[in-house]
Amino acid sequence: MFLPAGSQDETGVQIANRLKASEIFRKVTEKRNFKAISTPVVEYAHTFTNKIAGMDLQSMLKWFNSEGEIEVLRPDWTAAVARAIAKQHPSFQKWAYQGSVFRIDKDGTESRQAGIEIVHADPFLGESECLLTAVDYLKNIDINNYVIELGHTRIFEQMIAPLQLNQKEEEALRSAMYDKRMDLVEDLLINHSSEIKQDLVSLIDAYGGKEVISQYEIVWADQPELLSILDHIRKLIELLESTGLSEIIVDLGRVKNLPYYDGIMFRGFITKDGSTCFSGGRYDRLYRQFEQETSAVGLAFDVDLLAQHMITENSLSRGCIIAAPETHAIAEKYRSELPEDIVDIQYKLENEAVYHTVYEVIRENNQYKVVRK
Ligand SMILES: N[C@@H](Cc1c[nH]c[nH+]1)C(=O)O
Repeated sequence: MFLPAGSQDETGVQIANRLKASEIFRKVTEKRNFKAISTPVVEYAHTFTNKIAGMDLQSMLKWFNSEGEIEVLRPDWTAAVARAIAKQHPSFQKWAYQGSVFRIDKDGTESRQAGIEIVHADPFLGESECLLTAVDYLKNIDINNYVIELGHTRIFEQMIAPLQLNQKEEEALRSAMYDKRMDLVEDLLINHSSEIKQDLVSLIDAYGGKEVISQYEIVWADQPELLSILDHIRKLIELLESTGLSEIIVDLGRVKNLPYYDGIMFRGFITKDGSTCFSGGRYDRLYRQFEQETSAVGLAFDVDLLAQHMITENSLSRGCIIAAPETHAIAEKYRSELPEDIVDIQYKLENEAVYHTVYEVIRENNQYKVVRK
């Protein structure tokens, strides 16, 4: 039997790590006073495809319900949580969630996320708490080699504003920027001002340490809005640095990967292979569909990826009790006397090398007892 493309079975260590990652996420977020939230796996497509959320229906797993409305398997937690809490009193809230998202444009159709959303908070406080929660969590699951990247949606948007592109042109350009395709950016802007074109092409390379900010403070000296974005990013970096973190980069040419982002964007990369372990950003505009002007920011971890990178420590001692059908109950009783160990029962010892200790059930003076072999 085969599986559809994008679906995967999971076994052993990957499951153990994923469950451990989930449990630690629950503990870390609970201690930071996040409240747990869960939304159903099946939702109306509209929650994600409405004009403000702006997600692409094509990448969703969908069907028509009996009333002819399109339903989907949850493609995104952020829009679902916004729908769920929209009617609540607009006071400072911190939400944490865990579960799958389903998208056909990803490597695997199903991916498991653990995420946080902070709404109605002071913007800087919300962003700092998101990033510091990420740092706290990664430390707790022993992932220590990663890089945090900061970007901002409005840099690209402000730079292309004079070009007055239509939505399709803007999307094509954004996608070329996202893929850092300088050739494509040049092609797409062939009929436009060469100055803006050149600025955008240079922006693709505007990533690195804090020095990139200083460099662009000079380039954008007469553009107060861009300067204030740089200042904002610098403050976040300084905060992270003062908690002892050093691996932080900025990518001024970064564009949004989700349509609802509007403001700061964050990503976390595992140093070893560059894979993205978390991603998030500010999305105040998502709440405008509920006629709310507010502050909203969050991020989500790719738990499958974290599980792959977690170190598996098998500190438990492994034992095996050799028994027979008639002594199986004796072995079972002895097993309960070894609560700290991983204990197998076998009738014929196989794979001896994996066990630290092997026991056997023997008969002595008409009585059974378990002894070390
Ligand atoms: N929902 C985003 C992550 C996020 C959470 N909050 C804000 N952004 C994603 O799937 O990438």
